[in-house]
Amino acid sequence: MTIFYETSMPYADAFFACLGPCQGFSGGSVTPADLRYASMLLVRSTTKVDEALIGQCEKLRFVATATAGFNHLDLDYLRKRNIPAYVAAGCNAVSVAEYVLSALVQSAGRLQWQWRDKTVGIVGAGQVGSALAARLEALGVRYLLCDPPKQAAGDNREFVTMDAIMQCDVITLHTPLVKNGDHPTLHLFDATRLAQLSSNQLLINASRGEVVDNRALLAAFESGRKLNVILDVWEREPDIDTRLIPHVIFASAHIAGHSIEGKARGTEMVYQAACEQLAMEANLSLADFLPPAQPECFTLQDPQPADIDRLICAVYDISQDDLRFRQQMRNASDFSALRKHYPIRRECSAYRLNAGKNSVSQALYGLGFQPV
Ligand SMILES: NC(=O)c1ccc[n+]([C@@H]2O[C@H](COP(=O)([O-])OP(=O)(O)OC[C@H]3O[C@@H](n4cnc5c(N)ncnc54)[C@H](O)[C@@H]3O)[C@@H](O)[C@H]2O)c1
Ligand SMILES: O=C(O)[C@H](O)[C@H](O)COP(=O)(O)O
Repeated sequence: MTIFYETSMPYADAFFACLGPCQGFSGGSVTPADLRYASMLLVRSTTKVDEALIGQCEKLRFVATATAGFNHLDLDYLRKRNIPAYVAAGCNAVSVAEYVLSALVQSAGRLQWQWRDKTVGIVGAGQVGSALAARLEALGVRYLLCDPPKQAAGDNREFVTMDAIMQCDVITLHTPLVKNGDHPTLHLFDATRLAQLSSNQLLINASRGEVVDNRALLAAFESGRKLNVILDVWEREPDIDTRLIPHVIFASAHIAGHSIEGKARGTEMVYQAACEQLAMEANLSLADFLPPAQPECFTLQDPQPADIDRLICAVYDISQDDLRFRQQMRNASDFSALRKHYPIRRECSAYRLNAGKNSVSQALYGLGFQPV
């Protein structure tokens, strides 16, 4: 029995070594021959798990991904083979929510608006959409949710239609890539929807690149339309259309979910699922490995509303990712390298906050900062 795992999972060696014989591989490089004797295959999104990869892999009993998205797993094929598949649902939801908050803060100057007075339309009210909604709630920012599958399933939150979302100041996309069925998201923002956006709105895509028709978006920009767009995800990653970059407010290499907690929580969840498969006790936890944040604590004598923006960006500053992206992004291998060598980024919950008790400090605790 050999467990094969992608080495891009933080703390993978430490988590998986105690499960039995293990072998690491780097994302995208594993071959069907390598996996001949694999009993478990543990991946991130850069390994496509389909018949071509595992067709000859007769001993395979379990596949898991340390990511929230799972469109790199051929679930129909895994079902046909009776191989259970585990997805680390929600592992990086907080990371993406904090990416969106930083995007809102940092684009406010460019858009010349007070972002906390705006209405945010959240498309997809799953793990990420809900984490974002909770943070907007803590900050007193108005938001609307659109999620037809959840609404149809009886989720008792209040939902609006896409038409209502199209009236919001900010529209932020948090759906999976769905190609068929009643609520497809492939090119949800096609030429028609893009044509409905005004120059007073902001569109953020940190879901999957294909949710926005990138060709139609480029055509809109090149025709002179003034659209405010922030893209973390792109069609055809890593071989993206670089002509879009100069037109967007912030551009990054699919790293919204790449806080160290977001990635390592994925490893921890996969470890727990593997333990369950092997009927072993899961004795390790993420807290055993995460280093303390730097600084460990923020102190505010007299917290003011401006401190909220300052601390959001002190924890994660989207403009730094944008700068690196514009400086380094030339071709597909740059895109992959930017992801592979992503700097350590922490979540708000990694920091303690010494700020007493007023409405501003309460809002900051609502973002996850730990009260001293
Ligand atoms: N950029 C990143 O780094 C990053 C990180 C995490 C997740 N993601 C992407 O974001 C997606 C959302 O992540 P999640 O963890 O919240 O997933 P999730 O499955 O918890 O939530 C997705 C939600 O979208 C809803 N949905 C599906 N089709 C819809 C439609 N047509 N209109 C509106 N809502 C629809 C679903 O009902 C579900 O509630 C993932 O599938 C993944 O593709 C990207
Ligand atoms: O779906 C997800 O969880 C995210 O898109 C995640 O950030 C993908 O990360 P990757 O495996 O490509 O590093």
